[in-house]
Amino acid sequence: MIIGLTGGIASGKSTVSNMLKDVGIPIVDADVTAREVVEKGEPALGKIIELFGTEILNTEGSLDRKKLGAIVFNDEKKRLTLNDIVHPAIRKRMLEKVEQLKQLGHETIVMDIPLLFESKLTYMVEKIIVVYIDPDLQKARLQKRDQFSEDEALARISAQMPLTEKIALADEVIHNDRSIDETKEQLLTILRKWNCL
Ligand SMILES: CC(C)(COP(=O)(O)OP(=O)(O)OC[C@H]1O[C@@H](n2cnc3c(N)ncnc32)[C@H](O)[C@@H]1O)[C@@H](O)C(=O)NCCC(=O)NCCS
Ligand SMILES: Nc1ncnc2c1ncn2[C@@H]1O[C@H](COP(=O)(O)OP(=O)(O)OP(=O)(O)O)[C@@H](O)[C@H]1O
Repeated sequence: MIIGLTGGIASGKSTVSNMLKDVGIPIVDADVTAREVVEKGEPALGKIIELFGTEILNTEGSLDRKKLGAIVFNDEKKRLTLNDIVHPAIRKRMLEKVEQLKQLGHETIVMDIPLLFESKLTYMVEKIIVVYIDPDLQKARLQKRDQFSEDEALARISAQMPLTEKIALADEVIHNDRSIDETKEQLLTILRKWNCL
């Protein structure tokens, strides 16, 4: 079974995906893949430079993620342009990773994709888990984790579909506003229900 794990920025997807790794379920992570496809020498990085200029590079010639983030999370048109450049390469590489894991005999594979709904990628997965927290807690955790101002946090949150809309589209919801142990218990209950343990 291919499970899609999604949620909003800082809602707790990585926290949940670490728990999945602990029980031996492999993860194909969109954020990790998104970093791979813009490494030095990758075609997508060349296209980003063409569009955003060499000023989005750091002194070593690799992508300055902070600088590009400051641009695209404050300009929807530029964010959608960036998505058009990198998303096809991310999708292709993620599907390759899933194939490799299937070849290795894994029966349950989780795809951790923050933009699963926004990018209409639900066809890639059979079941969907949404990791939910309320908007105030999401803003607070994001600010704390990434040392963002309130405006920086809100710019990133508003670049995504509201979490309240995502839970309506989920097969299962994990409420991650309590302790880590309670989050793990909810995850294990879902995995048992789906016979993935
Ligand atoms: C703009 C970039 C360089 C900023 O890098 P940075 O290291 O600061 O953030 P990181 O990549 O770790 O993303 C953190 C979170 O931001 C959110 N996010 C990232 N990109 C986007 C996007 N295009 N739209 C909405 N939310 C996004 C996700 O929830 C993600 O988990 C980077 O996010 C990027 O290249 N984004 C485009 C690729 C993409 O869509 N990635 C998301 C997974 S497909
Ligand atoms: N149940 C919890 N209680 C307290 N803090 C938590 C809990 N779950 C996660 N956190 C913290 O909240 C922050 C966001 O969690 P995490 O990094 O797992 O989110 P994410 O959804 O993977 O974020 P992103 O979309 O940016 O990759 C982290 O600092 C994490 O340690």
